[in-house]
Amino acid sequence: MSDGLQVADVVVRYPGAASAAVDGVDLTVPTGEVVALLGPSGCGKSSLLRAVAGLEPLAAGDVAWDGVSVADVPVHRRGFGLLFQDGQLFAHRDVAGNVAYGLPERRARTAREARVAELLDLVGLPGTQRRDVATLSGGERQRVALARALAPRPRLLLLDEPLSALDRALRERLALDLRDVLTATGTTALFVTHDQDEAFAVADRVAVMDAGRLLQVAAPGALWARPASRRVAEFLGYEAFVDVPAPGVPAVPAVRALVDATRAAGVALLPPGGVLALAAGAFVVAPDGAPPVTGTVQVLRSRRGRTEVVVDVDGVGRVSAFAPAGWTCAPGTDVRLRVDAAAVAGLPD
Ligand SMILES: Nc1ncnc2c1ncn2[C@@H]1O[C@H](COP(=O)(O)OP(=O)(O)OP(=O)(O)O)[C@@H](O)[C@H]1O
Repeated sequence: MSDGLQVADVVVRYPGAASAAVDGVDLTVPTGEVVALLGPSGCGKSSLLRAVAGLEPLAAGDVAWDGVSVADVPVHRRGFGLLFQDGQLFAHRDVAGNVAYGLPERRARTAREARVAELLDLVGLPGTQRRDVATLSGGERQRVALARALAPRPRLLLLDEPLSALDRALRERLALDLRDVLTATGTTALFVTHDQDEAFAVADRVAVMDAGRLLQVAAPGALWARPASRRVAEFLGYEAFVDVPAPGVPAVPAVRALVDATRAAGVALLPPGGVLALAAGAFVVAPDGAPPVTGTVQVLRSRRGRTEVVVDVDGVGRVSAFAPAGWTCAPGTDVRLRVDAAAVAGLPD
């Protein structure tokens, strides 16, 4: 028997809508695994999550836990926890009151207090039991909301963009903390996000969704290395696409260098007729390098301790090359480039 969550051929349709918001999705989340639903705005991520929670009716298909359908089980009986973008804390309760909210009343007070303390330690807010939630920062509020969602030990935690209201730096740190907390508690989770970095930081597997359908489900490393289609690659942030030339057909130097480097590195499948997808950094500025690949510099920008150089490369188009921090030159200059095969993936077509 399958364990964990099984989503089978689920369709969600809103009244009056021309097309289904979720259009025949199959997905499993085995016990202990964290899966991110990643896709552009409006692709149906939240609708799918809400259907799993029981907040949206299924137009077709089934949602099951451990092989038993929960389609007719009301939201509060599914044993699933929910965490939304705005953690929706209860303003009239202090931190401890919020975290203890989902704990059974019948538990002894000391046991409840111990559980609250344990969860506040886990989310990095020890000793905040008596704080008024109105005095918490946005990040602290989401930590309390996470503690509250985890308190009753839900068999599945459903998270809908839980970090998206926070600023970027905080989001990055909290994504790592969230991963640690979910792993430490062995929580099975389905996590909705439109942010690629966040999905990669938090999830064991990432399910890429577009227009109501799942395009690919894979571990972050495998997804990045082998996107199943150009649409997936574009959504992951690959920025240029180059046809692999047929054997014996002459290619411009940049394309030849790309094919040679990826083949040598063994990182990408290169069927003739296939496509190479280039991420930022597929070319690296190499002023003293031997290869005869050049690009014309358009724009320089400093990013996280290194220089990113937007270059036009003959046969490839406009791409972001990496250069060492502090490297500079005037726009319009031709610079030598080498290929970093780690930022190139092979697509079937
Ligand atoms: N309650 C509703 N009634 C009618 N249409 C809806 C409703 N909720 C969502 N939709 C529509 O269903 C589609 C999918 O929406 P959904 O919110 O699931 O997407 P999403 O991927 O989560 O987007 P976002 O990241 O912007 O939240 C969209 O076209 C949206 O307009």
